[in-house]
Amino acid sequence: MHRGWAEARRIARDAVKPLEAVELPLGEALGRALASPVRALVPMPAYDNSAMDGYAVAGPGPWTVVGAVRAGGAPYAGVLAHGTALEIATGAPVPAGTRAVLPVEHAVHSGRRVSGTVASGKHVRRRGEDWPEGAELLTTSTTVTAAVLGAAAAVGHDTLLVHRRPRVSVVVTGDEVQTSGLPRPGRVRDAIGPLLPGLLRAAGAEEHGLVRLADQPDALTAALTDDDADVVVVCGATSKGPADHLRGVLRALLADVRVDGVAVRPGHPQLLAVLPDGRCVVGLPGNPFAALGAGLTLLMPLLTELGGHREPAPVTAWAAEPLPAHPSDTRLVPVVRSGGDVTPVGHDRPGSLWGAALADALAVVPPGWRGGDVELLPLP
Ligand SMILES: Nc1nc2c(c(=O)[nH]1)N[C@H]1C(S)=C(S)[C@@H](COP(=O)(O)OP(=O)(O)OC[C@H]3O[C@@H](n4cnc5c(N)ncnc54)[C@H](O)[C@@H]3O)O[C@H]1N2
Ligand code: MOO
Repeated sequence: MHRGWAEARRIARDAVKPLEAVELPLGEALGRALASPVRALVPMPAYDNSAMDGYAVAGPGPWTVVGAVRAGGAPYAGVLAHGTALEIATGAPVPAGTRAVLPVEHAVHSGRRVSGTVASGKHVRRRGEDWPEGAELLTTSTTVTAAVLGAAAAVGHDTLLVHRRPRVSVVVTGDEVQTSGLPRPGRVRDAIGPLLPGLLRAAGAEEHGLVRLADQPDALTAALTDDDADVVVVCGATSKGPADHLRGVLRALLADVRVDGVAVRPGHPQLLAVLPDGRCVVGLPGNPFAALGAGLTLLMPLLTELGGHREPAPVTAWAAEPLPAHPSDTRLVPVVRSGGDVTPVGHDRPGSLWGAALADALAVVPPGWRGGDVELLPLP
């Protein structure tokens, strides 16, 4: 039975749990999901310091300059006395007794004395004013971005506890599929093998290997059996023709088929199954645009969940032109974005990736849709 588009995606997410946690140096954690919260190991700022290059001043001015302190230099020993000032660099520790920091461009110099106007407390960053020690800065499941790495380093972390990335094997089937050069009559260039690594990377997964098989059940059985990836993606062989062996092979392997077809165009023959040992199999239709649509429908949510990532918030946009709705199925339509609007690009037959290659996203057009906002699946 074909599942509805949203239902199929929910089943894919619910089919798995996040993979185990690994502790990695910051430099290796980018793109993974946090397996535990990031807490501040130190307060921020860690000590009272100057927000400006200028003078730390004590009491009312004018002030006699009694020394200088640079960021990274030795802090000023002792308490700054009333009527004195310390030349200070941005980020350098302010001594006890500091009333404020007078920015250098506001200071009037007269020999060893400076004067100027500055409100009490101005330009001093107090210890812990951004967050106290122990504060939970980022929750579990946050995807590690460049900014997350910087924030984690700033509060003292050298490593992060993150989920292991899903390993994905790819099996491209088809007697007619060739991997290089101009396709001869009766042959077709593999368009799915080259498309998948980008999709896997965008989902935070890693490609574990790619094999190409003729349309032959024993070879497919062996490929699904002799494999230690978390997910096997089989391209082609999802339909009902004499060369389409995936369903029969899954039955023989006693797989639990969770999704057997999705009410979506293109991509309706896609499927999701769980093998007895817990590994998942995702079947992508052979038509390349259908394979892309199915990759975004079932494979992406599955990998997002396995990697421990939060479900991304839906992105919506206004359809500036009518999008072709189907009476009973969801349609995935390549669109370009401009401001808050989307416009279809056409060239979107199931066998053609031209439209998708021109597009920024696939618009999710619900059955019977009559205009308005649509959800977008960004194209990686
Ligand atoms: N009787 C029915 N026939 C078909 C149905 C159906 O419901 N009933 N569905 C059609 C739809 S929709 C799709 S999509 C395809 C799915 O077929 P398969 O997943 O079994 O894939 P193949 O039959 O092997 O190939 C379909 C098509 O795609 C070309 N192909 C295959 N692999 C690649 C590749 N790696 N790169 C580029 N092109 C590829 C292949 O040559 C065929 O033209 O079934 C329909 N039929
Ligand atoms: O739906 Mo097929 O999956 O149209 O190409």
